[in-house]
Amino acid sequence: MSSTGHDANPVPALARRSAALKGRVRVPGDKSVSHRSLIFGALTVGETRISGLLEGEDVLNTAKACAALGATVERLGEGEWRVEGVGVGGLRQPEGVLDFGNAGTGSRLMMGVVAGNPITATFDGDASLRRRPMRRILDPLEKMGVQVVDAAEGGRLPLTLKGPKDLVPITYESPVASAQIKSAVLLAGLGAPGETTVIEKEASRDHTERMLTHFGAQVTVEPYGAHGRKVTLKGRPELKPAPIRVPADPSSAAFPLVAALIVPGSDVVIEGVMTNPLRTGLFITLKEMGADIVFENERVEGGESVADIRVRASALKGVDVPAERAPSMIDEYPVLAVAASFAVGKTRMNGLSELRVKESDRLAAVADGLAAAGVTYAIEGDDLIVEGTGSVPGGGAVATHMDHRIAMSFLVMGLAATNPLKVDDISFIATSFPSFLPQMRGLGAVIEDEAVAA
Ligand SMILES: O=C(O)C1=C[C@@H](OP(=O)(O)O)[C@@H](O)[C@H](O)C1
Ligand SMILES: C=C(OP(=O)(O)O)C(=O)O
Repeated sequence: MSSTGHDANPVPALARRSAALKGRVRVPGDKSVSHRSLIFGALTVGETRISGLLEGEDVLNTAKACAALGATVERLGEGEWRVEGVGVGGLRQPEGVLDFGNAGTGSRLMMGVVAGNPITATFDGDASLRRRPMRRILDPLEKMGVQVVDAAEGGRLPLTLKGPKDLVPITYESPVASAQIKSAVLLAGLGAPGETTVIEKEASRDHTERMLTHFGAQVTVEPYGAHGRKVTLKGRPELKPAPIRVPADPSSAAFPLVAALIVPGSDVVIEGVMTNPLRTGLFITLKEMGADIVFENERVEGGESVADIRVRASALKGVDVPAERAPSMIDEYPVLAVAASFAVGKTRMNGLSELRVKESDRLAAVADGLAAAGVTYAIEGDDLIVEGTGSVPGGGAVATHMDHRIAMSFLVMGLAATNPLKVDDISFIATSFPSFLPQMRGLGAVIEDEAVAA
């Protein structure tokens, strides 16, 4: 049984063609910022207060891991948490296995944290996480002196790491644009002397860099090539507690946003959404497709730019999505494929190899879901092409493969498809967006639970 208890029976649901979606919604806090808030709180001596934390299963597993490593982690109210940290290098040896459930981010960032401490820890997760590549994290950490005491086939979970007494700083050129790889190396670098540098050929989300600065570490970020960055951290800083206000997650906002675009007559405002430029590739793409999306009340909250996003139902046209945009929308391709299905014309999404190693093989899962809904598509290498005709037949059943974003994307599709669309398991939505069903229904979405769908 994994920590999230999902070995239980799947929970199917059915999404039906809905009347115009109306109203205002604030989706939960950003998952990336939430993981990092807990982690940096644990690495800081003193009390860190966090407001707006995402209370999804992925983040709650990170909270448990921080406590197992010696921090005091306490929930004060809805989204309100306090962390009493133990400082960089001050973690204690955990007693049991650190189980991260479905979460790539939590498990991989915490490997970097453990690397920076002379302790041994065992990492595990659910069947989805056990399928995902971890050598991409172990390779740089081994260069820093970390010992992989044990691991499953191919360096996968469950695995045991031992942090060395003297960690070695490195300059690491990441083979893929991955904030999880970058962050794991930087988090390990906190425990190393000298400077640790990560180079990425395309810039991935920069929440770790921003938060390192927020907590008083010395970080420099320089451009690298046409689209990349070189991030350098001075090791062994004395981090200082700093309050954190987590903005709403753009990757969760994507679902009510696309739903409002495709359900005729819809007019919805999604409040307080983080608009960090390294997270807004979907919004740029949808605007290129003709989407009526307006950023209102733009401001800065907790060091991140945010806006209230007003979305009205729109006639969409197919576009070409350049591969270099992928890191800024890497989690949004499933729901973009849904929008593209309702557009008129071809949408080509280029360079999607990283989708193969998310909670599911998202390229295959999206393709199968499109086929089940009667949408014409093609996969050419790492590119996904969707032939939109302005409407979607629907009427099929979609396999989610333990992937929350596959579940939410195809429930959104069902809200505007001609015939209802069934999704085989919505239980993993709780990993990132536990309030998805009530909040979508509050806008007018017709989504029926297992009692009806089965
Ligand atoms: O660092 C993070 O918080 C995340 C990075 C992304 O992964 P990669 O950057 O490894 O592609 C993304 O898929 C994940 O949902 C969250
Ligand atoms: C890939 C995702 O998260 P993780 O890598 O943390 O499982 C996601 O949220 O889409």
